[in-house]
Amino acid sequence: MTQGNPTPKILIYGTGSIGAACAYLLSKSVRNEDIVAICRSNYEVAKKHGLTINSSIWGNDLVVRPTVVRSIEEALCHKGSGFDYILVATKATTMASEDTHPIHPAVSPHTTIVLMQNGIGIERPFQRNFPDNPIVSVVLYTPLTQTAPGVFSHYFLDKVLVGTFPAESPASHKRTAKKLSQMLATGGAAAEHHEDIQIERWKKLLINASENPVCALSRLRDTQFFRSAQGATAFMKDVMMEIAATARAAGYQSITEEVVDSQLLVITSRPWPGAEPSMMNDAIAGRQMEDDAILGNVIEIAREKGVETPRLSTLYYLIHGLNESFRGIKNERFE
Ligand SMILES: NC(=O)C1=CN([C@@H]2O[C@H](COP(=O)(O)OP(=O)(O)OC[C@H]3O[C@@H](n4cnc5c(N)ncnc54)[C@H](OP(=O)(O)O)[C@@H]3O)[C@@H](O)[C@H]2O)C=CC1
Ligand SMILES: CC(C)(CO)C(=O)C(=O)O
Repeated sequence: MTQGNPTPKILIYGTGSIGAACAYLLSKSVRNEDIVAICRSNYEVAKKHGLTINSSIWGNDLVVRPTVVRSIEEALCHKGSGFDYILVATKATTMASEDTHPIHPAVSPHTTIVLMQNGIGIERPFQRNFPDNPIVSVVLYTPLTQTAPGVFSHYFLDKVLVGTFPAESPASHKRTAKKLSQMLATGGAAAEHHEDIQIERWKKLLINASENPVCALSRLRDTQFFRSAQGATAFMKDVMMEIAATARAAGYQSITEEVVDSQLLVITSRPWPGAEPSMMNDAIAGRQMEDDAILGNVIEIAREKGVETPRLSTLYYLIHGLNESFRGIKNERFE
């Protein structure tokens, strides 16, 4: 990247695992002063030493030094003529009740809002809040975990799929999505633009709504779970088939059993001990898990469409119940 040339201005809201990976990828085409990262529990380390990524694909000890701030208010001091992209990389844990979103003061008429979160139906509250802004939805196959404040490990895959919400968006919105995809690819990700990203969201959900709760509840990484009992893999497929049936009832006919099998192959072929899904990471730390974004919204769609989801519903109620038990517990993960 040529220093001195104007580059897009980017705000990262929530610099955990995915926020840090995006800061790294975008730093190859955007100047550090134009990447503003809002950090919370890892603020001190990020400010002093930057964000460090150890990746089995991109390399070890990769340090990126975005402009680190503590809050939206502080980020506004670096806004210049406005942010071109705001990447929302927090967990989608409070989406259902969001009437206004904390990023509001940082959004200008030309800002593209980019949702980096897992789940289905996550875009609607943003569309309600920001009806005139381009909304870009991103599906990430990039297992990452924060192993110490500001230090992240990344392994197995770096596929990042990008598209507008809704699929039928103005050409200018499509252009902004394509530009983001190109920047992520320049950074080293296997990034692709998709005309209808919702198809990809449903495909990814086959993995997240099955293995995330299973690993969170069993406290086993995915490969460890698959090897824990005969029938564990068949159980995972049964859960995935319920998600696929819901997707088809919602109009996504391409989510067939063949797609289920290929997604199952992705998660069953990981070397020992396998991936630690983000929901498992939250469960171990006693943090709120994305119960509604990843599970609740699916069973609601299934109920509306008359699809039976007994296994998925069981997983939802157990994860939701675990969330309730965590409420009031202090975040002690780095203490
Ligand atoms: N990790 C993974 O492998 C993958 C994750 N995803 C999805 O990406 C999304 C992000 O996940 P991930 O990066 O793992 O999550 P993390 O928990 O690692 O990161 C979330 C970050 O948001 C910060 N945050 C939360 N609320 C606020 C707030 N109000 N103000 C400022 N910062 C805030 C957290 O700060 P603090 O540390 O203080 O809590 C944390 O740094 C999720 O939807 C997840 O499902 C998708 C693909 C892969
Ligand atoms: C690791 C992966 C890709 C699959 O579970 C993920 O999306 C997550 O951790 O939420």
